[in-house]
Amino acid sequence: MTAVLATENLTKVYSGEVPVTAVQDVTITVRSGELVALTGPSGSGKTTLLGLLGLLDTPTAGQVRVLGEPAAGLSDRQRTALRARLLGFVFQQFHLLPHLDALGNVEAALRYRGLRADQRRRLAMTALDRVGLVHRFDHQPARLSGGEQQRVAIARALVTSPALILADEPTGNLDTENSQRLLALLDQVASDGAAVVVVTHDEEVAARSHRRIVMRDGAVV
Ligand SMILES: Nc1ncnc2c1ncn2[C@@H]1O[C@H](COP(=O)(O)OP(=O)(O)OP(=O)(O)O)[C@@H](O)[C@H]1O
Repeated sequence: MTAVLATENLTKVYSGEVPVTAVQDVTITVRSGELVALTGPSGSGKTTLLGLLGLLDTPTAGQVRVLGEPAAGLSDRQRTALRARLLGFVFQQFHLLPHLDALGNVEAALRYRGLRADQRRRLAMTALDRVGLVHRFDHQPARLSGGEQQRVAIARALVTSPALILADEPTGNLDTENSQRLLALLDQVASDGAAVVVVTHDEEVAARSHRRIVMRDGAVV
């Protein structure tokens, strides 16, 4: 299987009076079709690592490659373009646009793809359907529950069919039924060929993953 994501000796040091090494010497590979759980105690560096993998943050040392393309040396604009082309990101704080309804938020991920408005709409409705939210398509985030907002964020991450999906605690706001549904969906997305990395404290999510990466004190153990 193709390596969708590969890191080499990835390190992140937060500078300050007392510098914090949040990620230390992490070398991992995630392949197409894999659903990987990233676990470890609070403060072990999971969110920092996810930010580096998602090209949201730059490492102090080491390298990230997405589908073989090295992220180092790219300009901010090139990095944003690479992210838009290859990555879907589900943030812990969903980062939905408050003035757009659910459909608009999902469609926003399809901007600049050269699609017609009706094509964008159809894809966005299909993604909302996959997370069980078609009936809320015209609701703005303020009129959605926390779990529904989370599902909109997931639909937005999936709508572009990205090669790599990164999710930070995606079941954090979901009840058991919706957690199960999301897990089945992530499993499906991985079987369709994506690489999926999920930061989780949820034992059920970790148990359903194909592989675990466990962190302690910034390093993979
Ligand atoms: N912006 C920052 N500046 C300085 N230190 C930071 C910053 N962000 C995180 N840290 C520190 O880096 C370490 C790793 O934090 P990180 O948030 O990556 O851990 P985590 O495993 O995701 O934790 P949690 O499970 O609690 O979300 C912690 O010691 C944290 O205090």
